Amino acid sequence: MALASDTPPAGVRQRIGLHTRLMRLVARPGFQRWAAAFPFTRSTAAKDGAELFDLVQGFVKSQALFALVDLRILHRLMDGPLTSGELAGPCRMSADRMDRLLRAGTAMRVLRRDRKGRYGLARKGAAMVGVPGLEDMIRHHAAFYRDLNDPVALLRGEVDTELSAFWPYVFGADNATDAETSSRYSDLMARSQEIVAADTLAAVSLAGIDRLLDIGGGYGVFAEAAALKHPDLNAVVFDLPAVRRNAEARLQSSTARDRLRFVAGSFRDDALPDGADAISLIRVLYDHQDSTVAALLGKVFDALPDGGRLIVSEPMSGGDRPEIAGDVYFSFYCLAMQTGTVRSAARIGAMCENAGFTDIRSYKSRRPYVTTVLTAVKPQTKPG
Ligand SMILES: C[S@@+](CC[C@H](N)C(=O)[O-])C[C@H]1O[C@@H](n2cnc3c(N)ncnc32)[C@H](O)[C@@H]1O
Repeated sequence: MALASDTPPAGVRQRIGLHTRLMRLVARPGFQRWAAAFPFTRSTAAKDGAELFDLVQGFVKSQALFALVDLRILHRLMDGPLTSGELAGPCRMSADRMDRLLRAGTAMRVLRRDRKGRYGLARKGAAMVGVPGLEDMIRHHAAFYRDLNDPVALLRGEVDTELSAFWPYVFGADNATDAETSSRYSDLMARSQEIVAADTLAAVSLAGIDRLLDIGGGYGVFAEAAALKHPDLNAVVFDLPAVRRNAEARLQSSTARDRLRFVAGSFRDDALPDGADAISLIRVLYDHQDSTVAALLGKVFDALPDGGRLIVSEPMSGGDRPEIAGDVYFSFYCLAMQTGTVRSAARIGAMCENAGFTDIRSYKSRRPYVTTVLTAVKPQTKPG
């Protein structure tokens, strides 16, 4: 196979500015040797080196973490520390191999090793067990990992990805009509939605809202959290018919059930339930391409009264300042799903503006890897 040339295609003129000249200097192997030896640059060189190594080994860390989750090591340690020998048998591997895994977990600070050589949970490991849906998320990464096997082919659009089959609803309601498929994705989403709901409600207040419509609301975790926080709020969850059974079961078990309702339908083909003074789109837009999002935002605008509020909450790109969660993980995840795309708050804001919304505000996220929130308002029409 011929290697692609490093020189730019004909007609592309590169400007070699000061920064590029500096980076060319840093790229020289001799410079790295010099920087490592020179007292003023030594610590920066060492830090850069460590960070580079961390980037290089990232996939090994993820896979070691996957093994810890898949073998339920964290759960097995909930009652106290165990030796590698004690864990080896139930996990059907030699004590030596188990020790290798446990040492990796210790190095990643998920586990800790005591003086007697027993392994127990470290704070991060215990937190992993407590974060709803995190272990399921890690397990379902097996499919994502296979999709990433040839990242260049993935970027070129040459991979028939597994994730596109895992989340079939994004291609339209017809693809998610069976309850088994619906349960699989909604369970995973519902568990992780608890922390998304918490961060969303921490960022924006729904005080003063009488009726919330949560479009693509899944099992209604956000709607329920909103209703529990605001005792006067009624909420309607609007999602595909395939989600109805599980969503209704969940809503019925809530102490706020009298104020929660599920309406089945597709935002592509059906009218939205009316009467809401606020509409939320939680982790909905990034699943869809621009034309679908533009049509949805237009529909949301029409369904709201003057002064009505839109709340968008989902992981976002850093925009002009790319950041790790949005521009690496979620960006490639959307790529593997083959439909949607992760967008920056500025881009979503511009799409809201195109739909007619004003007062667009994005909120500094506590945890960009969980969600970022943006709100917009349907302007009051001027009298007369
Ligand atoms: C990524 S999940 C998010 C669910 C929930 N809001 C959350 O954050 O956990 C996207 C949701 O949008 C729903 N959805 C997808 N296409 C839809 C459509 N055309 N009409 C209504 N809901 C749809 C899916 O069924 C799913 O529940």
